[in-house]
Amino acid sequence: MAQSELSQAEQFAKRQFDFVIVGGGTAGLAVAARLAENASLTVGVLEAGERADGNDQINIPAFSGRPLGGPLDWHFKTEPQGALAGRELVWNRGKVLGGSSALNYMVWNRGCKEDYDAWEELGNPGWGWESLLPYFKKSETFHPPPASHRDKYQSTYNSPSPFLGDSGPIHVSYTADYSPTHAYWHATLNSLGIETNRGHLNGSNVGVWTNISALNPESGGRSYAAHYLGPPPPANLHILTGALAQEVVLEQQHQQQGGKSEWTATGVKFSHGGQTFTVSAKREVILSAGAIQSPQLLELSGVGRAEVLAAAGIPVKVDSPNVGENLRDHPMTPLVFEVDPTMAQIEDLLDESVLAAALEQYRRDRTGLLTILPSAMSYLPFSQFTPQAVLNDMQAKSKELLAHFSSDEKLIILSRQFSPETKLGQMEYVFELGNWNPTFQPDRSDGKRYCSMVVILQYPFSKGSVHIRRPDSDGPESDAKPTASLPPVIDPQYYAGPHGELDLEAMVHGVRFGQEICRTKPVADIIRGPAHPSKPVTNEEEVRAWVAQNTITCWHPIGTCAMGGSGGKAAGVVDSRLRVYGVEGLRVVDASVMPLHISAHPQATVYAIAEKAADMIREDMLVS
Ligand SMILES: Cc1cc2nc3c(=O)[nH]c(=O)nc-3n(C[C@H](O)[C@H](O)[C@H](O)COP(=O)(O)OP(=O)(O)OC[C@H]3O[C@@H](n4cnc5c(N)ncnc54)[C@H](O)[C@@H]3O)c2cc1C
Repeated sequence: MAQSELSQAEQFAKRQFDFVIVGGGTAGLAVAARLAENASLTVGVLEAGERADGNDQINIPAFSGRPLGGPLDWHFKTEPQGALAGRELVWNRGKVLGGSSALNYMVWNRGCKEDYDAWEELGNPGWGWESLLPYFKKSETFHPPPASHRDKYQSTYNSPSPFLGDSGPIHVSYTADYSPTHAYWHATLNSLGIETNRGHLNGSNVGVWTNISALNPESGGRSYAAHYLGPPPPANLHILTGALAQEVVLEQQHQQQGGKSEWTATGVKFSHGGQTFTVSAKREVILSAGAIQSPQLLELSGVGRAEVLAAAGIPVKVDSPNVGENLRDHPMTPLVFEVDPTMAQIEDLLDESVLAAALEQYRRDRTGLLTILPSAMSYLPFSQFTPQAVLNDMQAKSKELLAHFSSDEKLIILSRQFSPETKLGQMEYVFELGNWNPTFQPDRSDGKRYCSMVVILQYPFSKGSVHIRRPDSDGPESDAKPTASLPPVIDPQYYAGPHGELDLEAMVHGVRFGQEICRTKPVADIIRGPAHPSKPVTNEEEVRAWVAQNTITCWHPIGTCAMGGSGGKAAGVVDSRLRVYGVEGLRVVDASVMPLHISAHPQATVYAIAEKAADMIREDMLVS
């Protein structure tokens, strides 16, 4: 390692920061930048990945997806999923300054009002829709589209809106161009009785709408968490990249006072260039390592379920039974169809001459193929596509579950979704050109082209876990301890058990409706026929089997350090001010604190969580 890098890590470790934040990702950089607005505070961020400023693979919208599997990706894998025909799924996460906000598909949306109100109902005051709305707005600057765009693409937000922000660090806008298929989307769903929602960010996403992206229309590039850092970068905010946090340093208080916890977080041990350092935090350590690695770091620090820690050989400091539990994700099933091959699509960029022309157009005026992102979206209640008798049956099954788990408050909330009056975005549909299904590997030489109808379940009952594992290469007698470099055991339990059975059933009906959309004009006019599955599957058993073979992740894990609400430590990992139960001076701020899933792609919500967390931390400083 270069001497200058070593001294950079040494210098970082020698500082006494007020706050040390682990993870310079979506939430981590947002909370760091907001805290650093107070010039009298010093903030240090440890990020395992590197800076990626000026990287076209991140910045150019249509290149979204390209960095997956590369050096900017943690590239986790789940355990084999029994109900997914034993498959292990790849779970991509950003390992780069900006975290997963640098690697995602830039969709910018919010859940329904009821999603956030449910968090509050669980006993987390201040987390309902009305309280969060100012924070959604604070994170964003919305750029209205030109009038020509509105007419062409049904981009319905056009002027300053009381629901949208106008001065936040993340720039959001409609993309300059969309896939030609977009022109068919609203009309097709309208003809199925689904209305265009002209305000899908206002607290209900139900209906069909044109997507907004985390995109700066002036630069034409991705807007992501790194843009919280200026310019100019705050002088009191120090970032060390290439630094892997290994554990939070916890000191035992020998004299407990006034109900205070026995343990206090005083710093973070991290590795950088093969050496280990410790950096100290005068006020707080904040874990923002995401839904996989924030619970991993708590467990490595001795905060977690006692059996898990014992099995991994980690001494228990705080027995906190929910660390790493409550893992929830959006299962996603992409149907693939053969499509009119004359339609321009991102796959055309594989041709060198098309790519060169597209790059020239993009650099000239920020338009063309390279601006294309998923845009044709719809969120629907089950009642839109599921027969009432089936819904009644699913409701009865959820009541049986409730009888077994009567004290599970989250289950009570989830079970409400089968009532006939529910108008939530329970199933998401995204229609886009290209093959979005990794299990379908067509021969590319036959000139056929594809489009995908992606079906995504929003309020899963399935829940799994993520936990550290003891390195097993040295055998059971080994005293080797897990480290942050060892990927944790990720077991989302998709469709498993009685909870999962309800998800599978919902997905089966969702997939059938996806097929119906593709049989409906005008979309039907551009579809040549089914590609994957290769023939329409309608019989319930066939659809089930196909869904099990083809469901993948939508990359939306949450919940593994959830807010406990009125249930406290027995129900979660952090309180409603995001303080870790049982430890002073330690918070978690990222997607892992969400107790239940939302019907949205999560990044806008994660920024709102970070904005609110920064306010709460500042408030708590005043009283401490
Ligand atoms: C491929 C993909 C596509 C997606 N598409 C969308 C989309 O279109 N729209 C949307 O809204 N959401 C999307 N998401 C989800 C969204 O990006 C995430 O929910 C959100 O970014 C999570 O934010 P976070 O702060 O919790 O974690 P992250 O942003 O992942 O940040 C965690 C950070 O911590 C760092 N870190 C982890 N462990 C350590 C350690 N031990 N030491 C130091 N640093 C560490 C990581 O490197 C990372 O930078 C997508 C996600 C992926 C992966």
